[in-house]
Amino acid sequence: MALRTITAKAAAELDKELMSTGAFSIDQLMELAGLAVAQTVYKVHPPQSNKPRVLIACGPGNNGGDGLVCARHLHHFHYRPSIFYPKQPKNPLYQHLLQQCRDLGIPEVTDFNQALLQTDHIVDAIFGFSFQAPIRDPFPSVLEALAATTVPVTSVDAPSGWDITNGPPDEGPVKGWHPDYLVSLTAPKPLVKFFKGKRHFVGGRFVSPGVAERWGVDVPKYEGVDQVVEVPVESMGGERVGEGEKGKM
Ligand SMILES: NC(=O)C1=CN([C@@H]2O[C@H](COP(=O)(O)OP(=O)(O)OC[C@H]3O[C@@H](n4cnc5c(N)ncnc54)[C@H](O)[C@@H]3O)[C@@H](O)[C@H]2O)[C@H](O)CC1
Ligand SMILES: [K+]
Repeated sequence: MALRTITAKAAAELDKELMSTGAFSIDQLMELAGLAVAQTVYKVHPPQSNKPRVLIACGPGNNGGDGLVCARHLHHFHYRPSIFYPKQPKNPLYQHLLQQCRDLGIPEVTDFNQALLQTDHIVDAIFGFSFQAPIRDPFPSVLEALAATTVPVTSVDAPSGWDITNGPPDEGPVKGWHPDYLVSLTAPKPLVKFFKGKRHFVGGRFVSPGVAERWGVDVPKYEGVDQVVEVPVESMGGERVGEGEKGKM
């Protein structure tokens, strides 16, 4: 299934439309986004008799918020999540999500390098579609460690540190790095045409047919209760397929 991509600017505008005329709240969208990420982890790294440890690296924006929601769901899905959240904004939205995790006893870690040695899977919820290079402190060393680890990584919406349009940078901490798994939210961003990881999923089961048509995005065929649909990594084929007028923004 070839899916059309959406630029960072259009994705932000689409979000605004969902939260205005679409009548969604940010909490709702984030809940569904984070649930989609947790389901992706379940698909690529299912819990067995053990409870896999999952380190969730959260950034200061909504991508990090998706990570906090994901952590809570992973706890309920029989994982052992822990949270690395070095920049915690005072925004009540994130504070509430963090409190919900604390109430479940989900630990917070401060030494990222140490935490990488004690996990079975990593969720990269550091930066999403609003990332703009260059990477500012404290994230250069965090991304460098993330790119160097051999532990499997699932990236939320974008591999953190990648340019949303042009993909992997030619220099810096994430040079040459590809996460193993990627969950694109609402619609894949242009960077997916460079993604050479193992598996790619699309989530964000809140896009109405009208929104999809107006913005030139595809709603994938969700099955049953699934919040994500797997799409072949090669489906992007190195080209953008039929971007709608708004989707090109
Ligand atoms: N409809 C949807 O698809 C939804 C997606 N969601 C998720 O939201 C992010 C986009 O969130 P946003 O808050 O706009 O931005 P980010 O999280 O990507 O990052 C902003 C955050 O990061 C800081 N920052 C940016 N660049 C740098 C840098 N070079 N160095 C350091 N820090 C940087 C910036 O200052 C901000 O604090 C999307 O990708 C999805 O994951 C929503 O959850 C729901 C709907
Ligand atoms: K990310």
